[in-house]
Amino acid sequence: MMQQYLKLKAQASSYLLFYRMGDFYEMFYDDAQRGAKLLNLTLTKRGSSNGAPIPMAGVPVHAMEQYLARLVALGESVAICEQIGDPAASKGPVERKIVRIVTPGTLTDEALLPAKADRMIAAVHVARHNKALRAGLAWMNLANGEFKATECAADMLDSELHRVAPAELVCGESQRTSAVGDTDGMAISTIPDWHFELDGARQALQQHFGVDTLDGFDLAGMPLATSAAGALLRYVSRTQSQTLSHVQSISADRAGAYVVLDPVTRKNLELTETLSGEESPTLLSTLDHCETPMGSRLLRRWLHNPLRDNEAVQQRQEAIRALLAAPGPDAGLDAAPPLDALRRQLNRYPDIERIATRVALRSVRPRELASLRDALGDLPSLAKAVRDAFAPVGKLQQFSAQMELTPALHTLLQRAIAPEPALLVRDGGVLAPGYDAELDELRRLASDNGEFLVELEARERARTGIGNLRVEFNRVHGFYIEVSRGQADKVPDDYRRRQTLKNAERYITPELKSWEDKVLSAKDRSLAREKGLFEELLDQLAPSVPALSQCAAALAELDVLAALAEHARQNEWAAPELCEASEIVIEAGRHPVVEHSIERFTPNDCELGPQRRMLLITGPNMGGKSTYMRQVALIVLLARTGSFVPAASARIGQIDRIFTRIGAADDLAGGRSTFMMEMTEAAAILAASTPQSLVLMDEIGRGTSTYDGLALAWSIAHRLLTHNQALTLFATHYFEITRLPGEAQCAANIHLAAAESPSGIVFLHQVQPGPASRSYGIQVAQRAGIPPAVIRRASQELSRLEARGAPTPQLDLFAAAATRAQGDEPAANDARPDQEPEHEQAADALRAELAAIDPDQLTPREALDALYRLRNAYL
Ligand SMILES: Nc1ncnc2c1ncn2[C@@H]1O[C@H](COP(=O)(O)OP(=O)(O)OP(=O)(O)O)[C@@H](O)[C@H]1O
Repeated sequence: MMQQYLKLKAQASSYLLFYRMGDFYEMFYDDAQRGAKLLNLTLTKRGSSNGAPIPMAGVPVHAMEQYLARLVALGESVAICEQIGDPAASKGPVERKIVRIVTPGTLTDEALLPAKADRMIAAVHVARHNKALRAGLAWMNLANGEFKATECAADMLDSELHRVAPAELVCGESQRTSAVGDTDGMAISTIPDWHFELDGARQALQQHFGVDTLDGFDLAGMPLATSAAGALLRYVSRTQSQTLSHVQSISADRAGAYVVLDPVTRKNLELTETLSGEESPTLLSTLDHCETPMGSRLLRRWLHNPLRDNEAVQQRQEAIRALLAAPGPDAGLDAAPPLDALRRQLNRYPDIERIATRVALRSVRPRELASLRDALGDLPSLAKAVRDAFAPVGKLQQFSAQMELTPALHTLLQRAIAPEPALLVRDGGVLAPGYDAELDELRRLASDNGEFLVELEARERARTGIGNLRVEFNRVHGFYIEVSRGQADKVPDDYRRRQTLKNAERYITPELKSWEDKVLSAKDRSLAREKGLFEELLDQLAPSVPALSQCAAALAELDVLAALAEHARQNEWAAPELCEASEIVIEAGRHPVVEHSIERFTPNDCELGPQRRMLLITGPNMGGKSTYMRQVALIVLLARTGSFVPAASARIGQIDRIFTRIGAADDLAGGRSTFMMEMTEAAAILAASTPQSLVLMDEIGRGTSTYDGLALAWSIAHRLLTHNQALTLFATHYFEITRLPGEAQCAANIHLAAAESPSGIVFLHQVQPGPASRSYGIQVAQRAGIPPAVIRRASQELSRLEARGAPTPQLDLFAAAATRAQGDEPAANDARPDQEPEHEQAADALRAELAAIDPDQLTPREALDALYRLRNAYL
């Protein structure tokens, strides 16, 4: 047996091998030690090898799923080896085979998958292409058959990986550490590098899709994505015992289709996870009024993939608008709004997306088919309701078409599946009576014992004259006739003793024995027949998988749109106007999540555009700066998702990326301090933001000394304004930076208002024009519970500093910078506002000044003056 084990273990390589032995899956050697530790199992021994005992640990077969779930959550992969031979017929160990490999990214079992989140598997391949370092990324959602690929510059890989957020990432052995960046939260699997070789990858894809060329899949010009897709397909195919017939196509995700969100931004905006890693309250948890798990999963995908194309977004918006429309004139007075009726109907649908996949993988459970049968019965009325209620809206019409499945499918399931089938096929009772005559007959034979036994008992009592004779059954001895010991001498000759008890004897007769054989074999045969018929049913269902997947996609999208409509209705959200210019105009905007957690949320406006690119936000701590910045970003993101937004009105233009530099968290594991993290993120923003990007910068520079921090903050703001020209919200406590709008036209100051009252500071949370007049740090500290003695001392210290002269050291610094910009020689000991060489700094200032001049608006005299001024200042 151990030889067989070792052979299979060699096939399983580094995966834990679950080796089936009767009612247990056993692990041996190192696997046993690792498994016992991870699962908290008792480590035992079995036999010995080279004189040393062989460690063994096992899990019971019936509890296997829960152990698998724990292992997969720990990032482990497991090869499952089953007995496939007949134990009675085999001489040596029963024949065994690895039937399935469970890895974190290739789960399809209902018990192992989270209902409301996808589990993707991705493969990545980084290489030089046309002299540039590029990355090919392919990903698959095995639970619904979605298969996609994309290609991007290597430095965009991080963003792309976090957009897809795979549970498992497959890469070539040589790329494990070098090419692939931040893989936080993803299990990494390596495969030989040659699996990514282009010709082989292409061949694997062509073979799977049964085509001679991949031209139809839009992968042209994406060799690295093709390599990754081929390697991924081979990897996933190996883990399943079935062909992946539900993976029917691959599509290219072209860069530029989505608003790019880097990993930090996804985290900071708390789209689907709070900063502390909780599932709620997040944007998703707030919006998720979906009635089906398919809808919840799609909504999550939408929030992580905001669209750039206005038309696609408008189609979603149009559908939401239609769902929100009042009932039609002929609906009657007490008719429920169509949206309510629709959501009530959707609530009845099971997870058809995953059921369809499990039909394809032949792992579907009988009860899933029963729920599919019931859903298919309801579908025509849902399709009709959608068609009738929302007739003119293209998208909704398309859904109703996708929901129209052939009635034959429903009829088949109705005929085949019992009204309330058993959990497992092996228990029987899954197929409906009347589906198969032979099965009905075997079932009748197997269960029709009551009458015969009563009749036999009466007959034998009469024949023997034993009044308390009984005919009974138990699992060990089968059927028997029981007679009390005192009456045993009355039994006839054809009684054969089966068992002797203390007070009774048990017998069998030839008649009872032959009847028993018939019944028991009928039971076995009926179970075998049922299993065969179930397999045949799966064959018949297989061709319907694509139609079922399409129908599931329509239901999921309808569900998401209905959930977004419901949220918009409950919270008075408005449809944003979408435009091509890169601008953001929000009137009375709210934070979609925070508005639910406090009693009275103060709405605020925001205006950013080509003429107003940067808002410098000041105000006291706790004044609402971060909330305001995040709400602007979330409104933009929601608008680009197709949702309505929490505002009285909004106009949202083209945005290519959203960047955030918010909050400070040490990346101790990554060996980066708070300040280092802050600067790394700022560097990325300076390197990549464009005039179409939205940038949120919260208190940049606070992680170092005041001089350095202020100098950096100033310089970064300046650069963003004059060079990147991104739409920027820049919150700061450095008042000196509020002078920036005086120097550059496209910046403006706003502040969050606060007032002092006798009982302390009052936060108004209202955005007002201009810079804040003071910071109220001491008052906020007082509210936070700093001891009065400390507060008194701080107030004295503040008065002393203020009495020493109004300008703070930082103001001196910028006074110097400003003077120098006007042509004075800098004093030898002047601190410099940033680290750039002086000529670059002057060039930046010149650029800013030039940008502020609109030649079309100048008179000849003003133009001449401007020229003299610039000449004096910069020569
Ligand atoms: N518009 C608003 N209306 C009502 N309450 C608000 C509003 N904005 C923020 N708040 C409340 O004020 C609290 C503080 O907000 P926020 O964290 O945005 O302040 P902040 O100015 O960024 O503070 P700090 O500078 O200390 O980071 C929030 O937790 C929220 O409860």
